[in-house]
Amino acid sequence: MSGVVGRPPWDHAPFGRVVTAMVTPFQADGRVDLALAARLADHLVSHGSDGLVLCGTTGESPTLSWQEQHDLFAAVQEAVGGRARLVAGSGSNCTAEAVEATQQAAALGADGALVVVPYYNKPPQDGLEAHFRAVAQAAPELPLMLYNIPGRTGTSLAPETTARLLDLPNVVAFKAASGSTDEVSALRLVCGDRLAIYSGDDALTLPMLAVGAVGVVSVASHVAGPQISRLVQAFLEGDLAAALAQHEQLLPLCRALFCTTNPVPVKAALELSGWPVGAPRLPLLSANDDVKRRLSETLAALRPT
Ligand SMILES: O=C(O)C1=N[C@H](C(=O)O)C[C@H](O)C1
Repeated sequence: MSGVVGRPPWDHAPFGRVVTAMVTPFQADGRVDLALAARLADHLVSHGSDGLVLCGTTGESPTLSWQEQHDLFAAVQEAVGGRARLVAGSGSNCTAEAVEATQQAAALGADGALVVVPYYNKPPQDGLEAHFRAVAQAAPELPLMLYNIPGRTGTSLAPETTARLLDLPNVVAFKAASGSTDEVSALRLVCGDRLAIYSGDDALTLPMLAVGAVGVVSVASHVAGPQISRLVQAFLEGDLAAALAQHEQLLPLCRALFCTTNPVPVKAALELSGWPVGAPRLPLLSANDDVKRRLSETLAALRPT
């Protein structure tokens, strides 16, 4: 028996409901494998992804040149442009660089840009506000997803700072990757329905939906896209029993994919699934045998026999 849980704030998902933060495939010689990236993008869009983030954390943006990011975006856009929302990673801890990259994303025809909170230099909240204001005003037609992941950046964008940025019409979305559903609730208290909040943590997608998230920027959707899509759709239709069952079926995989630094496990999971996406670039290393074994077991458990 499905009880309708109401509609707002789940009505507005500017980048779709399931947005895969796509890995960047590398050839054996270390170059970006643009052809495989195009094929993988097509597969993801055909298996549950409404949108793709290119050159996010999972796409190994820290070790990609801006030219490689440009070329990757263009190759994926040619393959799936018009079938999925394409969000380009354009963040940097240097405001001038983030402005330039975001303007590039707009020029490439991206549907949005993922702008990570500046990392390492730890700006105070007024610095963070100035940073995002400069980026947003530099590309006023490009919808932006602010990306808060303090476990990686060492800095957290306070909900009150985010609320102050909402006078910028292109600040439309937020990716919550602080590891807590409290972040979603705190944002909604000050932003209300004016911000589309996405789960940035596959294992927390259902609880985050329950407190107001509209969708997920997912890693697990590389190898379980239909299941992630079914989870979100079941929730939106008010079928909480089905959403919970799907959540519990996916949980072992979600945990395995973050048993060590993302994207190491997801690249191994793709290799185990027949996608030769290659090793991550140093300083990340390929998954060890224990991680591969755990992934192999969780993938087998997901697949219908
Ligand atoms: O690539 C991303 O963007 C994501 N980064 C987070 C991380 O790697 O910690 C996880 C998120 O779901 C996707």
